[in-house]
Amino acid sequence: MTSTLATEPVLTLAGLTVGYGGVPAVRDLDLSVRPGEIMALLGPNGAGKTTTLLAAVGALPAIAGTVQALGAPLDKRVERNARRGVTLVPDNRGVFHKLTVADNLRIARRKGGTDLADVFEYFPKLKGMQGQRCGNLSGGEQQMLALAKALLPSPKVLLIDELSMGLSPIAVKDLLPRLRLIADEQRMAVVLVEQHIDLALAIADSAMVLHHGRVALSGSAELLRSQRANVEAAYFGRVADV
Ligand SMILES: Nc1ncnc2c1ncn2[C@@H]1O[C@H](COP(=O)(O)OP(=O)(O)OP(=O)(O)O)[C@@H](O)[C@H]1O
Repeated sequence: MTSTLATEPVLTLAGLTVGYGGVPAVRDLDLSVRPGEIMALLGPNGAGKTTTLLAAVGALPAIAGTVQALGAPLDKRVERNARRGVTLVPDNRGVFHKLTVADNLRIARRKGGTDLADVFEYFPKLKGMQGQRCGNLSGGEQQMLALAKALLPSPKVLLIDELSMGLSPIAVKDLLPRLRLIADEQRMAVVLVEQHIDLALAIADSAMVLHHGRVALSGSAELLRSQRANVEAAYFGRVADV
């Protein structure tokens, strides 16, 4: 029998309003992800995607509503939430440019985390680059390293802000299916902020479009793939009933 626990959400935002200096940037948001689920979080610039991720990792306090991760409310300290398995890959990639690939990976390792060998299975190219300075890597290679670093502590929930920022479409096409494989094999829940709508919907299980800090459209990725024009309309806050 399948354990019901395995299908419980590992991250739940309920009625979440969050922002800056008491001014909401995201209002009344409901979102949940389960183990192995990838949710694509979409929307135009300024829609509130990063704000949502920051709240989900504990970096921004809720003005209203709640954030529950792994069965308990989030801690106020990001580091504690990371230790519990809620990790953010920021849009600046979070890699140390002056250090080598090996040193970057060493810093990210924790006792009892994922084996380096397993991480190299997902990103074999990195194995041969361990002596190289991170600043000399291409954007795609740096992004692989950022993901590899995030995987080492064995997160249960990975929040990824624009994995494809600055990457060529070919590099994104290479990276996103790897993320799908990792989520499946590690039973890791992923919230993926992404500007490549079709590539994100192709690997996601569920999706949500934010517009002006509110949910304009949400549903299974399959549904949103079948309503592609409506996804685009949601970017402008014009969702049709279908
Ligand atoms: N530090 C901040 N102080 C005040 N307002 C902020 C701050 N960061 C973001 N905002 C505002 O909050 C709103 C949501 O911003 P957010 O960065 O979450 O959007 P986004 O969807 O991630 O956009 P993008 O795709 O451009 O990264 C915007 O109106 C933005 O100006």
